[in-house]
Amino acid sequence: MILTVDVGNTRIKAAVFEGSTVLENFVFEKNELEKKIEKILKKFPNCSDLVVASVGNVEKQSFLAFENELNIHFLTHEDVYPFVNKYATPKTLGIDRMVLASGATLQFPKQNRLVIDAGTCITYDFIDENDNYLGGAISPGLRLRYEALHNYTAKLPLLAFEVPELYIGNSTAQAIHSGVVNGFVYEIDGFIDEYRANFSNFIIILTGGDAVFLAKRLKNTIFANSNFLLESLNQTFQYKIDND
Ligand SMILES: Nc1ncnc2c1ncn2[C@@H]1O[C@H](COP(=O)(O)OP(=O)(O)OP(=O)(O)O)[C@@H](O)[C@H]1O
Ligand SMILES: CC(C)(CO)[C@@H](O)C(=O)NCCC(=O)O
Ligand SMILES: [K+]
Repeated sequence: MILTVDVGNTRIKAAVFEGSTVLENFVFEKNELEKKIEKILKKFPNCSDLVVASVGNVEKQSFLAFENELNIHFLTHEDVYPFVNKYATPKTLGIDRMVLASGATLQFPKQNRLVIDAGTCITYDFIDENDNYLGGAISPGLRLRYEALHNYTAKLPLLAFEVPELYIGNSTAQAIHSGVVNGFVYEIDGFIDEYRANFSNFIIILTGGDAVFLAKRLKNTIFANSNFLLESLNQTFQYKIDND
């Protein structure tokens, strides 16, 4: 049994795996980390390994309290990954993006893959059919867009996410919802169109906190898997065991 932990920019997500099956999912805040992990391990005492991908400010030390109970694997740039990293600055590539790229490479062999993670940031990661990781894009996520409009202007309120009625927003609130939500959807559809125009034999994986909402609104129909990062963590760990 494996406990996978994804320390994102905003929150932490975790899942217990038996082989490739998810037994249970968890979401919690960073200040609850130790308590929650303790609780999970009490419920699943057969967990033998804890695998962490962190892009947040949570370091390996935070997990050392559990060292006596199970093996801790804190993924770094030095681990083995199933793709060739062609990023010009491989050491600054986010570990979450490396794990997503691993999962895509292992789950969908011999094809062009685009992973879109709609979380705090939207990240686009492209791995070609020869398993070269080429890079992609980073842009502000849905919640971040609402917050940025409020934080960097004098007059714009902080609104909670709402599906806009029209693209012509007829009030301040509707204009913000249209700009944020429609802009978010148009951006992603635009990127997908661009990749589709340039590559064939092509799969798109959509994940992250906003994936389910997004999947329903994209002009391009693609399948959303909110658990893709945690599944990829589990697979990256298996790959590491087999190839180290
Ligand atoms: N309870 C919640 N807290 C924060 N964001 C949420 C919540 N529920 C849904 N969301 C949506 O999820 C998005 C954040 O995604 P996610 O939870 O994947 O981010 P994260 O934990 O920071 O992870 P990452 O850094 O990997 O993106 C926000 O844009 C927001 O619209
Ligand atoms: C882009 C984020 C913030 C998305 O979580 C993360 O992957 C990260 O901190 N990346 C480092 C920069 C890069 O990937 O090039
Ligand atoms: K993300």
